[in-house]
Amino acid sequence: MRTIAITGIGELTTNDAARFGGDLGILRDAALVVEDGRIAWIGPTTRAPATDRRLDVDGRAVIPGLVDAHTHLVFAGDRSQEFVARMAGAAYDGRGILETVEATRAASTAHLSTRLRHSMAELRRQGTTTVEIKSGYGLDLANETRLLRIAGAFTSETTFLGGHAIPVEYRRHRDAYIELVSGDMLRVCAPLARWADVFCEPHSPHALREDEARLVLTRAKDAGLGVRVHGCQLGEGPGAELAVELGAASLDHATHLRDSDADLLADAAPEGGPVVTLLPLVEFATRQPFPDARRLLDRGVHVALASDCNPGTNASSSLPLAMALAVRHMGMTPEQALRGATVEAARSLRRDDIGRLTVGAAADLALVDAPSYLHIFYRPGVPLVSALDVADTPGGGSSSGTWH
Ligand SMILES: N=CN[C@@H](CCC(=O)O)C(=O)O
Ligand SMILES: [Zn+2]
Repeated sequence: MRTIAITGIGELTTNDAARFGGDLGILRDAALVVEDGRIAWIGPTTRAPATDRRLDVDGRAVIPGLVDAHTHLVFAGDRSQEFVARMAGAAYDGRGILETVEATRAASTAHLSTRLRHSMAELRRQGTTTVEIKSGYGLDLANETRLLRIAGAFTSETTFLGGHAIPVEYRRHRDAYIELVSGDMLRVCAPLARWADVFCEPHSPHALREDEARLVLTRAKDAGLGVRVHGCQLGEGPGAELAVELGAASLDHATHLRDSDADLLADAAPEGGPVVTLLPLVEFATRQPFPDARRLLDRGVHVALASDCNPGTNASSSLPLAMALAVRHMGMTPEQALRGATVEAARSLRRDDIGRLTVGAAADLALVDAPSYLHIFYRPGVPLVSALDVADTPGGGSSSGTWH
């Protein structure tokens, strides 16, 4: 059995408030012992037990590995011109999804896998150690299964998003596509996915309508999948009501929520209702208004943060930047933003084994090249956060890191 002590941690955020107090369970001048990839001990550096190896981080901060619970990382093509057009005033309406579908269908599996491998390394370099990945750029049976298989090689958090948009070949036969997604496509994709998601958006002619979204998600639940909803992204709509009605784990985007939606989500929160996953990089890259996180937090709604890295509405994979935007523009405190990208994101995936550092848990760590996690907000855009691969320290093992 190999043990390593990580010592000299200036500020260790555990999210274990019960043991260490405060909102974040912070311990200063801390050390942490890792045994076979699991945390075996947490305490002051001065009392760290003898170990086989020692890594001193010289006063830097350590936080739980970040959890990105909303990404669309399996795709081909490039929509940078669409971004440029938006910056010149064009509105986002979801049409670009179909452009990515065309490019993705035409791409080889090797190309898609290589791109995804690069994206995953990019995420780790920014501190993300758990990633949810959606399909949704295949929109036919063969390609949706292909994308889920590719994603499944990198994460257990795979999401079937056949209900992302109505593909061009079904434009005049929407009902037939909905029947396919909620029938044969779901049947073959369900074993490859943990979740199902839909883009329910009355303000986009390409996205699913409320009744279509309800049918797809109801059948997905019957097939044993957990459900998530893209809702209220482009304007007010039925997304929040649908998420609550179907017991979704998460309502994502929530850019345009009515007070009645916020009240509904608040009423559902004590019974394990949907976490609201806000995606500030999307508002940043589409020039939409930032949602008011405070309005939700004050009502007791659980709020998570994710990147929504995708080729259209946001191509940045930086969860630290999303966190900084949430504090600057959405009324979150730094504590709430850090929790949003760790324990609350874990909650949106219905997991309690990630997003916190406790004895017995996996050593799922991120290093902040600064004395405090506060520098994530204080110095936005600076690459301070990275996954800490304990096995990679001198004398250690693999370089690919561990996904949780
Ligand atoms: N809105 C729906 N889906 C993605 C965007 C997909 C795209 O434009 O390619 C999102 O989460 O924003
Ligand atoms: Zn999305």
